[in-house]
Amino acid sequence: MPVIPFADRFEAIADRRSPLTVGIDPAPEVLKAWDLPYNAEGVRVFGLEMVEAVGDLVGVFKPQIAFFERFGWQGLKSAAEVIGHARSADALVIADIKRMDIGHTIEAYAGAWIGDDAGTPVDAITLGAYMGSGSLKPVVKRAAEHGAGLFVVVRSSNPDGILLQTARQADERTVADALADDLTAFNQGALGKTGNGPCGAVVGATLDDADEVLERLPTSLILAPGIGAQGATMADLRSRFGRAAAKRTLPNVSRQVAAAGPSRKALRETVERLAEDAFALRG
Ligand SMILES: O=C(O)c1cc(=O)[nH]c(=O)n1[C@@H]1O[C@H](COP(=O)(O)O)[C@@H](O)[C@H]1O
Repeated sequence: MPVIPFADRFEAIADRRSPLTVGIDPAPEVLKAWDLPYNAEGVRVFGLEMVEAVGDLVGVFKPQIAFFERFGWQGLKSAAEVIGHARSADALVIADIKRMDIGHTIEAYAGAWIGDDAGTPVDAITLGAYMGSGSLKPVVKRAAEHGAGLFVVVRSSNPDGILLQTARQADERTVADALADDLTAFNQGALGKTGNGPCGAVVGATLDDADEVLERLPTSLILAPGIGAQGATMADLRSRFGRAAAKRTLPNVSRQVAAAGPSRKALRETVERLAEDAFALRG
């Protein structure tokens, strides 16, 4: 079977459904509100219910693996089941793992999630770059070979990230700008039909100075968390990111969606509304 790059698969599902990325974040307070136990079974039921309720409306799910890993191997087994269920609903899955490390170690992380022989195959993963963008090369290679997507944190949605990410290097570029340039260079050899490559970036929807870094990411999909619980709105994305970047953006909403549950009807209404707003970003 030919490998279809993540960016092309995203384009197709975003057109058919919406670019909205629904986070599956079974945090303790969320499970409590859903009257579910805070254990591996609770996170399993929460994830499966989310997919059952809105799986046909959503183009992308982003399970936050931390909330599953919290319960050891049983939690990870639950994550694998939820991921399988989401993929069988024809949605793409981004495993939010935010890993980073050197050569053969990051290669093992990549092997855990990317490719048909992966421990838990998904469509994309999130990464950190504090060990240098060069340390990500083995994952970039594996992602390109298997048509997977990568979302590297470039400008995070939390205020704590600003000092580090906007620090200036000796060449006057900010750390975030330099990382963005590297991701664009990594994408060069592997652009899909859409013109986008495997290296996407995380840029928070909460930022009002994101435009400069986005200009340096012309071939990247942008994962934008921060909508809802962190204060940003879908409309902010259009004004803050600009038209060109907004078209390539996956707006992520986690707690705001979960807060509508466990009623399937309320979940669907919330997701339908958000999906419509997210779809408008493509216009
Ligand atoms: O990589 C991420 O998804 C991420 C990056 C970032 O800068 N900020 C951020 O909030 N996230 C994740 O996005 C989700 C946001 O959740 P809500 O604030 O509930 O919508 C969580 O799973 C976070 O871990």
